[in-house]
Amino acid sequence: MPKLVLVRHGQSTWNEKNLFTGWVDVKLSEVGQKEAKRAGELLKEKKIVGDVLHTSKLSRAIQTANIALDSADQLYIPVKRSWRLNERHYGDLQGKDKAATLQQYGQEKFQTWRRSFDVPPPVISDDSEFSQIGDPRYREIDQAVLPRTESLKLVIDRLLPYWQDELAKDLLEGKTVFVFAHGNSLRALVKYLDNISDNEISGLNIPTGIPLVYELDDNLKPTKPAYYLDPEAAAAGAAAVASQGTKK
Ligand SMILES: O=C(O)[C@@H](CO)OP(=O)(O)O
Repeated sequence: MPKLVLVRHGQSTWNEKNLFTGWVDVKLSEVGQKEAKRAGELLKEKKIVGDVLHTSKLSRAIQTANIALDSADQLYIPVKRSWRLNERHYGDLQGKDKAATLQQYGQEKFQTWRRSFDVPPPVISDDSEFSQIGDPRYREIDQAVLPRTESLKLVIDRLLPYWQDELAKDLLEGKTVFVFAHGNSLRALVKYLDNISDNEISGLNIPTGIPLVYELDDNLKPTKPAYYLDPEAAAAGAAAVASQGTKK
C-alpha cells in the first residue's frame, strides 16, 4: 500500500523572528534543528521507512530532511528536489515583520494575504534584496515566469505537475514517499488530497517538524484520514502558526 509522509521543515530563523519568508533561503533555527531530529525519531519509532525523498530547493527543507533522515538512520534513500515544492512566494511581503504588517494593514488584509485561496500579496520588484531573480538554483525556470508573488491557487497550479510526474509516479510503484517541504506548499498538497474546499483551506495550518502520514489506495485516494505521528504536538504547533502576527 503506497504511503505518503509529509513533513514541514522545522522552525527557521525567520519563523523565529516572525518574518514573512516565502522563497527567501533562510536556515533552521536551533529549535528547528531539534524539531527535525524529533521528526526522524518519530519515523524510526513508528518504523516508517522511506523509499524516496522529495524536497523543495530551499535550505530549510533540505536541512530538515538531512537531520531527520540521519536520526531515522535513513540517510541512504534517494533524493529528488524541485522548486515546485517550494514555499508560496510571498511577493513584496518577503522580509517583512508579520506583527508590523498586521498593524499597518489590519486583520482583514493580513489574513487575506496569508490564507485566502486566490489573492496573492503585492508583487516583489526584481531589484528587491528579497527577490530570487538570478538565483542559480532556479536557472532551469524561465526568468520571465519565475514567481514574483503567489496565491495558494498558483501554488497548486505549479505543484500539480510535480504530483503527477513524480510523486504519484513513485506512489503508484508502491513506494513509501517522503516529502519535506513548507507550510503553504503542503497546505496545497493536503487540499488536493483531502479535497478541501477553497473556503475551508484558510483554516488549515501545518505545524513544523511533525510527520503527517497518508495511507493511500491504488487510485491514490486516502484509505483513512491522514494522521500526525505526534497528534498533541501537531495541534499545539498548528495553533501557534495560526496566531502568528499577533505574537510580539
Ligand atoms: O512566511 C512564510 O513563508 C510562511 C511560512 O512560514 O508564513 P505563513 O504561515 O504566514 O504563510
